[in-house]
Amino acid sequence: MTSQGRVRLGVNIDHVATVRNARGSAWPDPLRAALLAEAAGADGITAHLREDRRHIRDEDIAALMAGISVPLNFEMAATAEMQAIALKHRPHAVCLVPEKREERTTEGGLDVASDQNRLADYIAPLRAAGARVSLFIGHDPRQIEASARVGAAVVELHTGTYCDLVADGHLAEAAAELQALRQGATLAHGLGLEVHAGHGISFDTVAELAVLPGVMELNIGHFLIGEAIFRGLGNAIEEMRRRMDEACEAQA
Ligand SMILES: CC(=O)[C@@H](O)[C@H](O)COP(=O)(O)O
Ligand SMILES: NCC(=O)COP(=O)(O)O
Repeated sequence: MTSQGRVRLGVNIDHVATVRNARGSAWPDPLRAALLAEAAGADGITAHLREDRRHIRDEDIAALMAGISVPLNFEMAATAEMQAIALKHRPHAVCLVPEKREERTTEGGLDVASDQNRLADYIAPLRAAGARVSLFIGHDPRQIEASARVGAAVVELHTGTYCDLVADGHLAEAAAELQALRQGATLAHGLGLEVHAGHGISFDTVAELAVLPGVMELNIGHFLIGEAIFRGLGNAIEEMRRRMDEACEAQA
């Protein structure tokens, strides 16, 4: 929990851009969604500028930087092109994410342990520019320890496997995965890293993830944008916020 006594909710608006791009039109507008998310209580906006620009585009990042009042968490691959874009816009936070062109969505965490020297060099100018650098990783202790060594301030634990197991009804495996996430969060927190979590989170999984040890922020996108079709984006965000607060209060 944060010093304000609640876990922050970052709303990822990537898939508003997915719908826009499907028709090659100007709408729905990701900035409008971000402003609506802000009005509904989002503590931050997350946007992932993929190398293939399949959803968010360069001009969306510029529009978000100019238009929103809450912090922008800029997700990107650890490439030279993306570093230059981040240094140009200077978002509040940069989250480094592994990317494969052929994947449907982010399949796993960053392999920090195998790339420590390069990542330490890569992160340094981003930190110097004032960005809170986060690494999107799995719960493997080797990756968490390496994240602390390379100078990240934050790790965002990939919750996709847990969320898929819950959605598919594999509850015993889901419980084991949740336990591994808890252990990873405890280790990261103990190493002085700020703990975030994200990917695939829905109304069914948010309560357990909002009370991971030391967790300060959840980033949630795809489910909220889908749910917005049925109940509106503001209402979907408010309901997610309510479930997070309820879980945190029940644990206190
Ligand atoms: C890193 C992460 O979890 C999000 O950025 C997510 O990946 C966005 O959606 P896509 O994976 O569908 O691009
Ligand atoms: N970093 C995770 C994120 O921003 C949202 O992921 P998803 O909810 O769209 O799967």
